[in-house]
Amino acid sequence: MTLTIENVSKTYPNGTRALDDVSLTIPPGMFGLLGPNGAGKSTLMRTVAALQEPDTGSVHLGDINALEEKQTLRKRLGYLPQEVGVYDNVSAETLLDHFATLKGITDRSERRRVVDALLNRVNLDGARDQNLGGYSGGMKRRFGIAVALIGDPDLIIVDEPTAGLDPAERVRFLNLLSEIGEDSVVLLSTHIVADVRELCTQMAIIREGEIIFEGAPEAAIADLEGQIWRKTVTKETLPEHEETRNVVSTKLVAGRPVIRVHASARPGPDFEAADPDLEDVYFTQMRTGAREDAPVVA
Ligand SMILES: Nc1ncnc2c1ncn2[C@@H]1O[C@H](COP(=O)(O)OP(=O)(O)OP(=O)(O)O)[C@@H](O)[C@H]1O
Repeated sequence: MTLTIENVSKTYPNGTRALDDVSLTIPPGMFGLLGPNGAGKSTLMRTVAALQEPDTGSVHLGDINALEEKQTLRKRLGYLPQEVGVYDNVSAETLLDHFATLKGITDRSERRRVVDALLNRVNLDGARDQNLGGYSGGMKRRFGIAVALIGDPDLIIVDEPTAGLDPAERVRFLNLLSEIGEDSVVLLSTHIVADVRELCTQMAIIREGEIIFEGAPEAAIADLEGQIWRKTVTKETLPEHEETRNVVSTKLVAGRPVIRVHASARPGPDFEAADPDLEDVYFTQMRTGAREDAPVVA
């Protein structure tokens, strides 16, 4: 089943154009939607989940018209929003059972089977009786995934899933996501490049409501082969480098700025060739008015 988003635009009443003619074709598997804060990711996620109307455009999951057949879509959808609102004084098992009922699993013994299997899958077996108020951020996220997986959805939407997780919980959570069936469309929205690199076979980059890149992370990285150059500079010469070259990113290494530059030929004698990575892809795409090739300055 494929998710097809066509020409979706949305302007909020205050005049913010959150989505500007967005079109994406998303096959089964893990698809990463990458963009900075405020780029329009949540707006797009909520639109696809039929929680919010776009001004124009259409969304189809297979042959389901998501904007017109909302109930049909919701039966096939698992949605993990940015903020998982949970009831603090209820146990995981009780709340999951409740959501399973809402999702239409009315048979009690079937529900019990589904709840058991999901708690097991997200590794919350041991904490099933615990009230959700006592859960860590990572446990709440995993609980959210269990909720999203009820009823074997064809479309799973996960909005900013690793924000605020410590490294161990993050790895556990990403592993869990990667185990989700390859038959479903999993749409992962994030501003963390590493989440996409580790999980997604296809991706798009959104900036100010517009899709500025769509493709496979591996291919995008390969396209930059031989075009990323690294140099350790000083704080004093950093502005000059930024002015004269396509500086993709700057990182402090042991207190000194190390710049990465995008250029088709070595930009100067002190530059060394660097292996491109997905961050280079992201920052190259994000640069407004980036010149493909800065003049070679020694
Ligand atoms: N209900 C709303 N009313 C007015 N403006 C909104 C509303 N919701 C979002 N926006 C604005 O629309 C733009 C896109 O917001 P959105 O939340 O979709 O972005 P995002 O990429 O998910 O960002 P974040 O990662 O910060 O959640 C932002 O400028 C935001 O301030």
